[in-house]
Amino acid sequence: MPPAHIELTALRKVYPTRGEDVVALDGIDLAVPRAAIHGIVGRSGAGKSTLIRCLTVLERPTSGSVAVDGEVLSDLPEARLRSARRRIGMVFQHVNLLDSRTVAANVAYPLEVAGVPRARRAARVAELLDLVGLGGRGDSYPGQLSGGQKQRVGIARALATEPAVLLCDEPTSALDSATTRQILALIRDLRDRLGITVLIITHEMAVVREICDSVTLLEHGRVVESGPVGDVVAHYGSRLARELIPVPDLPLGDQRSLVEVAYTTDDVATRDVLSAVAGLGAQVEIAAGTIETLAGRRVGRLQLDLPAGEVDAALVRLHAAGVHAEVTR
Ligand SMILES: Nc1ncnc2c1ncn2[C@@H]1O[C@H](COP(=O)(O)OP(=O)(O)OP(=O)(O)O)[C@@H](O)[C@H]1O
Repeated sequence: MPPAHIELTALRKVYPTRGEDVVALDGIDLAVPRAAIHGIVGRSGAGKSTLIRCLTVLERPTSGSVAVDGEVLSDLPEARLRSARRRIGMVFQHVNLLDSRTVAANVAYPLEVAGVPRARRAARVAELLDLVGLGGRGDSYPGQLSGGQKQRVGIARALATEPAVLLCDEPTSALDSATTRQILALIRDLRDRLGITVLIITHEMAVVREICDSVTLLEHGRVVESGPVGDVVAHYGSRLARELIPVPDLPLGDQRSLVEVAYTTDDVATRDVLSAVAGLGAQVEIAAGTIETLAGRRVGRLQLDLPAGEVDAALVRLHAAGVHAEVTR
């Protein structure tokens, strides 16, 4: 395993409230290697925003630690945190550009705050705008830009101080699907060119499918599943796998059951799965299914609709053929 670039250890955050304390993060362990793109997914309230605030130490964890590049940020005094935070760039869903400033002046802002001299600022801003595909647009105002272009400015601004880590909080949630793909392609390209480590908080599985190397599912402040996307999709019982490669939910007739079949072609060929299914008899229907390649793995999922009384025999036969199968309803 390469050494972790971002490392969270037993991270816990409790918000004291007047009633019961709210445990927003309940012992998070997470290691993200340098130059990886890692997705954090979870329902509303799972603790994603708290995780980001703890990572930048805008909130002090109640216990546990946050380390970036081997430096334990959660122990640093406030004065040293300010410079440590420059190594973490932030990209948000809503870009919050200063409307009265040009695009170039928006990107220059963090450089001004960091005390970079004017001449160096101008050169760096031009370089950053080129990097995000907005070369020549420095004199425009935010009001003249599309949502995707504004997000490009937000990314350029986040990269201004040459951070080693880019934290993206729902970076594409306000964008249409074509623009989402362009912004994700940009983030991947920046990772490839700059070797930056990227953590993306998202509720969109499309983001994980498109660019993440690895993913973590948070629930009630805990890590429920975590790993490389290729491993997650090959793990048959995985909830993340079900969400990454979904099959439609189906209405079910009287006295019928649904059996879900999942396989990767590393384990069994599609034709062998289909012949095992065909051997189950005329009452068994393939009601829905998908076969696709994700993170280099070819994964199939089928929903079989069959008489409830035939489920046990079907499971025995499918398992004997080396196919993972379980009753879902
Ligand atoms: N300042 C706070 N004081 C008290 N409770 C808080 C505070 N911030 C967050 N919480 C609680 O901590 C839990 C995790 O919240 P958090 O905002 O991190 O979740 P989230 O996954 O980011 O959700 P969303 O996607 O809706 O933003 C929730 O139960 C929330 O109500």
